[in-house]
Amino acid sequence: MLIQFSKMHGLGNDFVVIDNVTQNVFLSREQISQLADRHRGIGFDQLLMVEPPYDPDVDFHYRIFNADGSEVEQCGNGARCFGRFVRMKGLTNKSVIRVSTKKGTIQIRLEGENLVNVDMGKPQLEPSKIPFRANKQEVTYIMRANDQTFLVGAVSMGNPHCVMLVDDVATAPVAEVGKLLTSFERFPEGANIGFLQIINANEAKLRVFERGVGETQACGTGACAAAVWGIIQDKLASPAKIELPGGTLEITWQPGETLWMRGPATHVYDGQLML
Ligand SMILES: N[C@@H](CCC[C@H](N)C(=O)O)C(=O)O
Repeated sequence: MLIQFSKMHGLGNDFVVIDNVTQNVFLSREQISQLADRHRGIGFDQLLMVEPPYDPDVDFHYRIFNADGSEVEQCGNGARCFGRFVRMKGLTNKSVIRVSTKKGTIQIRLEGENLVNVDMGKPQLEPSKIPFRANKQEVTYIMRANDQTFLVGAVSMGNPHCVMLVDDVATAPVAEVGKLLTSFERFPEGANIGFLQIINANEAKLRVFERGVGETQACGTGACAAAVWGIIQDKLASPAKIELPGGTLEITWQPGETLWMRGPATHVYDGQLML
């Protein structure tokens, strides 16, 4: 089977994007993880499958797969690349696009050449909805893992995030602690682990160890979750600029409202794959 795909990225968080509106592609978990291999495959953090709408209220459905082949609920940088992809491929001529994912519906606004603003919906802090094991909802939880104590926030942006404050992202133990907590038992479906350094009320730095991938250049939902946790503690104010290793996202959010994430979406190349 010959598959047409595009390679794209959002601040270095990279994707293979497949049009499954005009093609009929099925990839197994094993095939996806082989293609994600940076030495023996194409290499990507996530694979995005663009599909026809499952319900009349939306323009498209899109599915998100991590590099390990697991299917996940939401992806912020992926949402921006999805928006750019459907316009670039002529699948729509709209500038405001509604798309469903495994968890919820988001709205994408294409702004000029490269910028995309996404209404990511309402963040979820209620433990059972994240899901996160806790007796009651708190802003900060004490978590013991491997004889270490972590003070963390737990936030769902459709997908689960665990965020902790660090003094300096440059020296944060992202790989070691990320690996320990990403499949920690209190997150029954795993979690993306964010390391947040507050610079001032409107600026922070963030590194994210992603579930099913490892550390990425940027994590859109991670930036949203970190901004939410910063704002509910009054450590950050909206709009907040979240600087990731790959670049900066702007997050606008007031408690009780939906959250907007603005940033670039970049097309790298188109390719064909014979499977
Ligand atoms: N890179 C993404 C998040 C992708 C999914 C994540 N690894 C998960 O397992 O939830 C983003 O930009 O949000």
